[in-house]
Amino acid sequence: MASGCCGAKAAAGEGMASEAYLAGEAVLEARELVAELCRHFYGMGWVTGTGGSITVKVNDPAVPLADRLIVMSPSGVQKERMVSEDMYVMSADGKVLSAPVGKPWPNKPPKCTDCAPLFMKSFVVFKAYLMRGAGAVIHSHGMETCIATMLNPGAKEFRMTHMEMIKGIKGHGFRDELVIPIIENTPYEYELTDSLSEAIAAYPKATAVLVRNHGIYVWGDSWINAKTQAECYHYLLDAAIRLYQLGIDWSTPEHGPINSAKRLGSIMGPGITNGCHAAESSKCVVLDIEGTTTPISFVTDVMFPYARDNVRKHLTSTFDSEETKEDIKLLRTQIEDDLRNGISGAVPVPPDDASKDEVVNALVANVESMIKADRKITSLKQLQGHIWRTGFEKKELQGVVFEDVPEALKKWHDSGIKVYIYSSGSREAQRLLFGNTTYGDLRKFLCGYFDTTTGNKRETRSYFEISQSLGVDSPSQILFITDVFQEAVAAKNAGFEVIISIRLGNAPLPENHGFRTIKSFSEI
Ligand SMILES: CSCCC(=O)C(=O)COP(=O)(O)O
Ligand SMILES: [Mg+2]
Ligand SMILES: [Zn+2]
Repeated sequence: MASGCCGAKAAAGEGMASEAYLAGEAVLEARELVAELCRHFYGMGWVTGTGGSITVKVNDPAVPLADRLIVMSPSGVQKERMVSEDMYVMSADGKVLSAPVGKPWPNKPPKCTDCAPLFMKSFVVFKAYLMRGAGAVIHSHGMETCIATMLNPGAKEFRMTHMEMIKGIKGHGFRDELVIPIIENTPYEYELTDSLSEAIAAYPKATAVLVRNHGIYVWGDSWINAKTQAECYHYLLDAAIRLYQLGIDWSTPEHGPINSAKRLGSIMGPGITNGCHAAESSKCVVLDIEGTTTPISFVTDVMFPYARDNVRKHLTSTFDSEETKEDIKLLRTQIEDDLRNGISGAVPVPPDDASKDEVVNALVANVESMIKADRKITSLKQLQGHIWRTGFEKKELQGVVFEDVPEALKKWHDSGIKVYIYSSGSREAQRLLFGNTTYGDLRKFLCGYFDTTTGNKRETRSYFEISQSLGVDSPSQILFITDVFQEAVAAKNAGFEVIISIRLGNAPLPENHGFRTIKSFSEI
């Protein structure tokens, strides 16, 4: 074995390792080992098409692991033809100490990574060396490591339990749950560095990170541990793909059948290991706003007064616009209906040829009484939305949501559960509210919006309409959350899963209403 003094020096960043050390037995052994592993892993399908990489620390017991040199396979070359001279040798902090000599055309010039030398220090595998004290890192493009990340495109984790091969993963027994973080792919490998570091930090038990549509990084304290674990990971990911095809759930101890609702939501994803959480067994979540995502007081004490106080100004200043003409037409029809039905507060609106002031006066009187009565009618909601638009644009309004809402929206979104809004507020108003909250723009977590143009929220057929639009196999795959008992009943009668939201300021519920209740989305 070569002496460690020069290796230690080089690794400590004091300068280049001596020629003698670089040409010594320890480095040569590591070079030969990486070349052999390249050829072997090529046969396994892990590094075909020049993809993947293998790095190991030089085995020199005289040098502390953290200071040892690293031997790295070149990037973008045929791994099955690797020989020891093809390897890079690097210091522990990522300086290239020895590079392979290029081969004649048509060979491509060797590359250390797909990143510029400037970035070498932050090259993705160094994170495992620096953060986990690894002795070797294997980066595989094995097909199973790629496809397993595609079973649920929204999942941030792969989870599995009760498989013998889990025992091959450091710190895991047969009954333990294996959790592999999944990060999103990037055009260049060095761009993975930050998300890989975050995943390594967030999952202290992990010895691997999956990269979606790409592959896996596996590390161990020695090349043997890294290789053994890589074999187990490939086996387990392959098993998951086959179990998926067979409809068998690998994420639960009993490995029962995957039910179709669970396929997307539960098999993979953050914290998703069983069906006890309603949102996780649902494909879609539909949320009411007032009393559910947002305090009733914000709607009644801020938004409604804003609309009431600005209705005259809005109608007067936009009277001749197409949008307002449409709003007035809708209001006229509603008011005529209200007058026929003897609705209190309804007053006749003079015909179109009356003066603008007369028409506006009558409309304002009707709108004020509609707002006072909290009518959930399209004509009012449409107009309110247009008035609020000005308020949001002028920053006189800012959307308010309960503090647990942004986190839950993100969690559902990230785990592939689609989230929609169904509110009496117009779709435009919904988008304004969620686009301008005190937590920023939350629309990125939302897949769509439904309002009273789909139907009244207390009518079952509105929920049938929504389930048709969402394209689910069954309405039971939709979880609806609302504060209003009648809405809960209507959704339940359409076959939805329903939870009632209890927030400060909400109206009391009937006794023995029979619905599950929550005080925060964090309970879901
Ligand atoms: C889009 S914010 C305004 C909310 C609103 O106008 C309203 O009537 C709230 O009704 P919800 O169905 O969300 O309870
Ligand atoms: Mg509500
Ligand atoms: Zn790769």
